[in-house]
This record gives sequence, structure tokens and C-alpha cells, in this order.
Amino acid sequence: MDIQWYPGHMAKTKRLLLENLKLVDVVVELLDARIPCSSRNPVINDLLSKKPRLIVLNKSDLADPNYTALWKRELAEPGAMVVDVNSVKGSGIKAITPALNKLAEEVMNKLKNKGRRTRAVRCMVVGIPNVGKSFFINTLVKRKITKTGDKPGVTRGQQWIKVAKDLELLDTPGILWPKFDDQEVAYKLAVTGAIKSEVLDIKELSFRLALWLRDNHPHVLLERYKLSNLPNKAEELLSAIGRSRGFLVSGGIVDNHKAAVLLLKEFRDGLLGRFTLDLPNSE
Ligand SMILES: Nc1nc2c(ncn2[C@@H]2O[C@H](COP(=O)(O)OP(=O)(O)OP(=O)(O)O)[C@@H](O)[C@H]2O)c(=O)[nH]1
Repeated sequence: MDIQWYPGHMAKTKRLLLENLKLVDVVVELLDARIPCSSRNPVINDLLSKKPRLIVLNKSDLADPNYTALWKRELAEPGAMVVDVNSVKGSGIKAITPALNKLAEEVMNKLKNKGRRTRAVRCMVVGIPNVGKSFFINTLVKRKITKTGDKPGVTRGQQWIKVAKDLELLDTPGILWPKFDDQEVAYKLAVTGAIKSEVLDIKELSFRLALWLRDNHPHVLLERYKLSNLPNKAEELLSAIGRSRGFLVSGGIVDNHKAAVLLLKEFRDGLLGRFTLDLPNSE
């Protein structure tokens, strides 16, 4: 599978991101809990240059909880805490504010020791497209939105949102780019929906997903699509899925495109179960 995708405005996005990073004390790095590695920007460590970081495994409702627990342990390091959340339902969100305050403690103490006036901790959210940045921000600041007004240094139109008494969040998230030179990573981004559908080969993607499910979670296919057996060939497997849903065109032929779209959608929506595609190193 050869997926080539790169936002045209990348240089501008990166410049803006670097400018905004200078304004914050802590960075919230949003990752997709199903693909914590593949949804990570390849040069994130250079970009953040040792800024304290809260790693948020978002969409944890769609990931395998056992793997999420292992990932949380593996990703934690000095200066970086890890939490998992569901930004749609809000679970895990309560832990965010205390974690950000804790991560900023050192910076704030330094300011105090220098005799500077104490101020609110400032943070911003960064992540690749579709990882859930907007949902996360909205859930975090729900009903508490008090724009604090433009401050020097913030690009016009951007605002600080007061999240808690001593915590402010930049309302515009930083968009990062994923790793695109690795086709395995590209596949995982595509199958989880991080890459827009117009740049994908739906057929190839669904074939690969169908075979992966057949080999690793056969019972899921058997039960969800009420199949009595699982054909070995991807095309036949997809036809069986389509037939079970009545996706027939004239002459009793199965509409495989419709079946492909359905399989991908149900996988992305979590209707087939909770799956983690990037396995932790310990596995
Ligand atoms: N199941 C689930 N879906 C989520 C979660 N967070 C976000 N989503 C879904 O992911 C999709 C993308 O969410 P956004 O918040 O728009 O993502 P974004 O990172 O702001 O996207 P860009 O604007 O493209 O950079 C939406 O369809 C959300 O419904 C989550 O925790 N669980």
C-alpha cells in the first residue's frame, strides 16, 4: 500500500507550532491509544526540546485496555506523565488538570526563585490530524470557557482559555505530521481513520483489515457478520460479509465496495471490539 499524503501548508504549520511552543510551560501530546507509536510525530522530541509533557492516549475506549495499561508504563519517563482518556465521553479527563500542574511545578518554582510574579501555568495541545484535539479541548474546558483575552505573543485570533484557577490553555492546537515513509505506519493510520479517505485505496485497506481480523480475531468476524466459515481469500471474505448484510447488485453479485466501506467503518467505530495495533515493546 503506497499512501502519500502531506499537508501542503506544512512549513507554515511548523513555524506557527514552534512560535506557540515558546509561550507554554507544558505540552499535551495527544496520541491515538490504538496506535501510540504510529500516531506519534517522528521528531516530537526535537520539537519540544525537553519541555514537560503530558502524553494523552486518546480514544482509549477503542483500544485494548490491557495494552493501554502497558503503553502507559512504557511511555512514562522523567518529565513526561501518561494518562488515557475518552474525549467523547469525558472519562479520564479529571486527571488532566492535576497532572499538568504537577508537570509545571518545577518551571513555576524556578520563576518564584527568580523573584518573578507567579502566574497561571500555560499549556497547549499538539497531535496529528484527527487524533481528537478539538474533542479533547472541548471536553477539558466544557462549560468553563472564559477567554482570557489576547496576550502579547499570541497570534491574532488565538486565545488563552482558563481551564482551572491556575491553568490556561491555548485554544488553537498544534497540528503535527505523522511518519509517512513507513508503509506499515501508513496502513495503521489509514485503518484507524487518521488519513482522509480520498487518499486511500479502500479495497486494499479493507482486504488487509479483513485478513488481519480473520487471522487474529476470527470469532469477531464469525459473530458480527453471522458467518459459518471464513474464506481464505480476502475478496471472498469481503463478499461473505457483504452478502450477510444483503449488499447485492443485479445477478446476485455482492457489492464488495459497500462491504469494504462497512467493514472499515465498523472497525473505526469500535463495533468490532477494542483493538490496539501498535504493540508495546514488552509484547
Ligand atoms: N471513540 C472516540 N472517538 C473520538 C475520541 N476523541 C475524538 N474522537 C473522534 O475522532 C474524530 C476526530 O476528532 P477531532 O477532535 O476533530 O480531531 P482533531 O485532532 O481536532 O482533528 P483535526 O482538526 O483534523 O486536526 C471525531 O470524529 C471524534 O468523534 C475518543 O476519545 N473516542
